[in-house]
Amino acid sequence: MIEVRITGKRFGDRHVLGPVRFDVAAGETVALLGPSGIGKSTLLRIVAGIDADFDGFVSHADPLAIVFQEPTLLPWRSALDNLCIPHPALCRSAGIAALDKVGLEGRGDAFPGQLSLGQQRRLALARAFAGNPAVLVMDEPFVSLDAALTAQMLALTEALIAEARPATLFVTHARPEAERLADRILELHGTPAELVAP
Ligand SMILES: Nc1ncnc2c1ncn2[C@@H]1O[C@H](COP(=O)(O)OP(=O)(O)OP(=O)(O)O)[C@@H](O)[C@H]1O
Repeated sequence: MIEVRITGKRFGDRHVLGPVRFDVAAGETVALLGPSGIGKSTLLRIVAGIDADFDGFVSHADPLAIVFQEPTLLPWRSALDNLCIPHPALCRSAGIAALDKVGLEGRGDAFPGQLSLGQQRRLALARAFAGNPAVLVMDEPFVSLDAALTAQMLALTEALIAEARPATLFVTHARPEAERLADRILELHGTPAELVAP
């Protein structure tokens, strides 16, 4: 699970976030909505442990996996290496099975530059789920995909979440995506951005 108790987050003199208090239960999927620039990515970075410069505390179960807006793959390593480097215990046969599961059958030797953006995103999803995460954090994982690809990615993510059941927190601009994937929708509002969920 995820427990968020942020009293304040500042960039220099600017108070950007806080108070922000909510929990995500084991197996629950929570979508985080809010206008552009309000602090959604900042909040996600704090939850993921990338930004430790804030007041309050955050705790979560381990392991935690992150899916960023961009696939963030190593361009000089193969698709299978991109899976195996963070998960050495898993590879290679389980790695190949993980690629099959996201529709990348037979593409283990391809480099990221030889994959379409949709395939790169699927590889990033496979990498996130390969470690069987207890917590999954996703920052606009479907942004800048066309409608058909977004629908495919949503269905795939939904299936992977249903199988692994991590505590999932994901940011999106799109309310329909939030309604499709999430058990609960939370919204940041105000300046500094606030969110206090029961
Ligand atoms: N490293 C930083 N230094 C200074 N200010 C920052 C930094 N990162 C973010 N900010 C500011 O903090 C605020 C929140 O930014 P953040 O990226 O978290 O918003 P967001 O809700 O994710 O936006 P979007 O939906 O457009 O991605 C913005 O005003 C942004 O300019």
